[in-house]
Amino acid sequence: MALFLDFDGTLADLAPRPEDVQVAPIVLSSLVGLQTYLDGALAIVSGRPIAQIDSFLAPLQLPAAGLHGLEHRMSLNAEVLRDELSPDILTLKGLLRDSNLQSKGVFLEDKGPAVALHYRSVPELENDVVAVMSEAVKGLSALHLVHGKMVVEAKPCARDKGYAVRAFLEHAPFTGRRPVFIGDDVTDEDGIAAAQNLGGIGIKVGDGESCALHRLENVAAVHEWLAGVLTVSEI
Ligand SMILES: O=P(O)(O)OC[C@H]1O[C@H](O[C@H]2O[C@H](CO)[C@@H](O)[C@H](O)[C@H]2O)[C@H](O)[C@@H](O)[C@@H]1O
Repeated sequence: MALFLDFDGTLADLAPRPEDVQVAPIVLSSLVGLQTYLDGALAIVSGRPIAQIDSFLAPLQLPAAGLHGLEHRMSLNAEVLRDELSPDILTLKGLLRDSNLQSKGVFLEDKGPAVALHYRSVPELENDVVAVMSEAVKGLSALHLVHGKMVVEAKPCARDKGYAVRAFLEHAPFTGRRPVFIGDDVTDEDGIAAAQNLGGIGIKVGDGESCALHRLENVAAVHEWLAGVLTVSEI
């Protein structure tokens, strides 16, 4: 097995603001155990930058894909590879800063090569956020939108979590292993589909539409599943 784990909503419960997320100690110990059990074939695949994942999991540093596949660290201690910044994303950030959404409580998360507008604290502004983002990306053909949990993100079209999974599987120690992808959000569907199309397993966390053939109820169930893999490996 090669195990690919989403972060927010899968390893850690969602929080009001991106920086408020807490990682339970049991997660860290399971990840350390799984890394050994899987001979290193364990990666985090997140919409966040890899640097943020590292700080949440410190001192553990795992192979990771960040920003929905725009960043990769293919193996332990390898450098983080990043796609070049698209000129379109710089244009978009300018347009979003000129909108009045931030003064109404929408949080603009500048992720470098991607940008997100969070409306978790002002859910009534969802339609406004979607409208502003949709209008702003018109004519910026390098970008597309993904609508996650209380967030609309713009990122280059060429990358997604499916791309990230396929890229890992071309590198040791992932090559030749059966991929398992666990995720909770719309952006995880590409990773789930990639794992299933490659003969592996896709697991959706929580409710909602999904192409996944398997489900786990919530983040606590993910924690139990991870610990269970280790328990079985010890028998
Ligand atoms: O791919 P993921 O690891 O699941 O990351 C997806 C996005 O997660 C973060 O936003 C989400 O989690 C926040 C903290 O719980 C929450 O406040 C927000 O409403 C969620 O959308 C992160 O801020 C984004 O950059 C990630 O793309």
